[in-house]
Amino acid sequence: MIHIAVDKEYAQAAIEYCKSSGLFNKKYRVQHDGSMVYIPVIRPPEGYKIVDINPIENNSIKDYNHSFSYDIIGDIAVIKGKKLDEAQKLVDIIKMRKEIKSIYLDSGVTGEYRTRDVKLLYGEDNTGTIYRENGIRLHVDIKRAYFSPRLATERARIANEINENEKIFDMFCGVGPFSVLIAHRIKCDIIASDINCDAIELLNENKRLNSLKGKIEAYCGDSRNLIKSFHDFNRIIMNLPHGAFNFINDAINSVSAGGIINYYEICDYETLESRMEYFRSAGLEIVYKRIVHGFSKFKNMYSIELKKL
Ligand SMILES: C[S@@+](CC[C@H](N)C(=O)[O-])C[C@H]1O[C@@H](n2cnc3c(N)ncnc32)[C@H](O)[C@@H]1O
Repeated sequence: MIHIAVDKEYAQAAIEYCKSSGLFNKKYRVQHDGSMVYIPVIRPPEGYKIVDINPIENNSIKDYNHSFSYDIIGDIAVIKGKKLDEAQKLVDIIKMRKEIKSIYLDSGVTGEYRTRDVKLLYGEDNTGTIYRENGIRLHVDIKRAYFSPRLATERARIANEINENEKIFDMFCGVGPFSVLIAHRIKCDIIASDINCDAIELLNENKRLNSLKGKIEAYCGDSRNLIKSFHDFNRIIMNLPHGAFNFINDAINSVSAGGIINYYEICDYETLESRMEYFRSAGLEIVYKRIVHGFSKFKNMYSIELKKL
């Protein structure tokens, strides 16, 4: 039975969203497991982690004993964190969903381009699809360029914060989920860069797929070199969770006083504390900090909003 998995901290908002959008499955109970909450849904909303677990009917108490997770990206299902034989067993369950044309096993994100090593388990071998999120459409290719639907809520949160005419640098833009959503919602000037030219090709397509109020100039290249040519950004988005810290000084130099850096990092608590110390010593105010999602036993993905003083 399909549930969405959310951190305890965000469960109330997610339950309210599922109820108000008619997706909440009233026949079953919301379940808890440590810091995670599992919300039963009739069909899964995009952008949430989906798990198949045994449901608990209202008025009965049963423990669930089996779980697995996968992401739906357009008409593709991506199974994660499973060995091939275990994943094969899940295919029969997932393929019952009518919208799914292909099922892939994802062995993880690797290399500088952060691309996925995927193996086809079922259906057409077509890693490209159209994914809908927060009112925009994105042409995504799960093999050619990084994309994850799990940041949908975070992207909507950032897009809501942007003021008209902001000058923004999306340093590690991928296929453009941040840039396209922001430019769809508000008049602004965005420079977007990615070292993977396939990502930039898809971003340029995504500019054409959506109606945009803002302007996006997309560049293929190392953002460390590009940033030297641009200054006085009102906002810099740094979504490179395993490497953003290596670029923080370049970002500090290019953001204007009072400007914002949206910084993402996957790290443990000790590293997070040392980053906070560094940010303060470098003249940044920590405006906001939250866990976007868990990553491993000791590591989380953090979203940190920094203001240059
Ligand atoms: C985690 S992905 C984020 C993509 C996008 N922001 C999103 O939310 O889907 C990081 C991206 O940074 C790109 N990248 C890695 N090193 C880079 C560099 N030095 N300059 C520009 N882009 C880089 C990778 O190719 C990858 O697409």
